[in-house]
Amino acid sequence: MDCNGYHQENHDQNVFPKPKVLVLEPPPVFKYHEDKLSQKFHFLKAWDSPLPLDQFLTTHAQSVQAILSHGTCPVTTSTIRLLPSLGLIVTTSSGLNQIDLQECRRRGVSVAYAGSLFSADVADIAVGLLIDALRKISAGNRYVTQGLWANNGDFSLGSKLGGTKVGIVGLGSIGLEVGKRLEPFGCNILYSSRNRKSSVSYPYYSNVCELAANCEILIICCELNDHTRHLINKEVLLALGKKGLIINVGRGAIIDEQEMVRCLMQGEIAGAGLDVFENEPHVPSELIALDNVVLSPHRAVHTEETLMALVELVIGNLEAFFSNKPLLSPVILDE
Ligand SMILES: O=CC(=O)O
Repeated sequence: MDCNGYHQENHDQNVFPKPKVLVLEPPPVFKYHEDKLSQKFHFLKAWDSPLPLDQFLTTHAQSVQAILSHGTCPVTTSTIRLLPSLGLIVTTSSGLNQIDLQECRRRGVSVAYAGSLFSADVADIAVGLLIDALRKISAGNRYVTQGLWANNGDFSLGSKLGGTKVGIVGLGSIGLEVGKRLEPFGCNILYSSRNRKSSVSYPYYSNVCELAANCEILIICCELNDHTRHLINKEVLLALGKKGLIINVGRGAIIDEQEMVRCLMQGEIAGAGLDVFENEPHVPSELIALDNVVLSPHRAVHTEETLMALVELVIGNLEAFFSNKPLLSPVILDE
């Protein structure tokens, strides 16, 4: 072991030392595939070191060329600035809000991400949360398992999915997959997005509030950025209305969570299905107590199958970087 608690590689391995990759926090993919990744790369695990982060980064500053990151692991300006040799950040997420992309652009650091790898899985969960909230599947499960059915036999009615107007906020690859799944249920799809999409005939709303006023269900599929933070505010929620349902598989902070909790508690909207939250893994206790809310622990993106594909993508991107080849899934860092 060296002074940071790492196993020294033996002499033979040092002939062709594995490329070093910094990991700030353990990514979910480590839990299942760390062995596979470790066969190829030597991971410098910041969270495992007794050193404070800055000191750890300074210690490895010259040797770190790549970072492996994930959806809830911030890669900040100060981290990037402490690593003069950094050339690549690979994140296992599709979302990029946790990485200081401006600093990457300024410094010429490339970024690789999961792209649309998870879109189908996320869309499945969006539809699952929607049907659950609408038809009260989890609430019904609690009703049965808590013995209430046997005691009084009355359980409130859910609402029909077919014929509803569903507003998709963000018609990127996830939003499109959600639309594809809901059309055969007989839903009428409407959407808002940065731009109108020529590939679909769904009615387009440039204003989210107008979209909310014209639908019964709002599904949040967009990315989190400066324009979408708290995009779903009190005005939008009130426009959605008392029969309205909100589903979020984007990022927690796209919705003003406090306002949503207030609207749910006061019956200003009918219910919610949420995979993401503003301060994960902390979920407001009011949401936990509500029977008309379905909760999921930010797992829409991960299935066993996509994690397998993800690990290959991570390896492919790191190998491409270390052998000066084009990245498999680069993020285009606009000027
Ligand atoms: O939420 C997870 C992701 O952005 O991939």
